[in-house]
Amino acid sequence: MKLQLAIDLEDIDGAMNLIEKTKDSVDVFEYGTPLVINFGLEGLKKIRDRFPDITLLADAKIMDVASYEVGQAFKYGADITTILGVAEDQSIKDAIKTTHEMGKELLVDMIGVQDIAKRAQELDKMGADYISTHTGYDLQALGKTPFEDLHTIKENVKDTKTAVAGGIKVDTAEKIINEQPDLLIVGGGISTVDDPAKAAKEIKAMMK
Ligand SMILES: O=C([C@H](O)CO)[C@H](O)[C@H](O)COP(=O)(O)O
Repeated sequence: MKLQLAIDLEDIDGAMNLIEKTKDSVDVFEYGTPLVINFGLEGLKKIRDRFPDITLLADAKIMDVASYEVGQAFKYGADITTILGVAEDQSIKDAIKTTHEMGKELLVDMIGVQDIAKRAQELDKMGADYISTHTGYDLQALGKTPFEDLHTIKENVKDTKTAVAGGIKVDTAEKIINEQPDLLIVGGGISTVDDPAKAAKEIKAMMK
């Protein structure tokens, strides 16, 4: 199981600072969607240039023009990028093809997907690398969590790795780690606490 730190509400210097502080415990660093919106792929490239050896995921949440857009994320330094599970099958197939031709990985984000079991089976057959359950910020504000959906995805995939995101904190991580996702994605639970290095270390220790 790997730990991914989602960096969302920072500028590029703040993102670099968080990476410095947590790099001993974190396996994958996410260049979050708000960073993509605020600083574009040039910001991703700055992080890649400063940290050539980290695993970087660009949370582009692609919906269309999929082959081109995944290609751009990889050209600017991502190892993994994201597409939405609600996108057209054709877009997801194009994205998977280009991703694999470039030797990279694609994570499908299930935010907004209504029939999680059916879509997980379809994405598994298409050859996605990861399927991620995701309770976004707007539903977290209504008290929703990603716990049940991870279970559903795990029951409906054969080959695809599973990921989980959405409001996971030090005190809720253990419950979700028990479900054994391949990738545990934590944003605010590490980045907004007083000691991000300690939070990342504690969550990483729970995985062992
Ligand atoms: O993908 C995310 C969200 O849509 C904002 O871009 C977050 O990175 C993801 O939800 C993880 O962050 P936390 O919910 O703060 O753990």
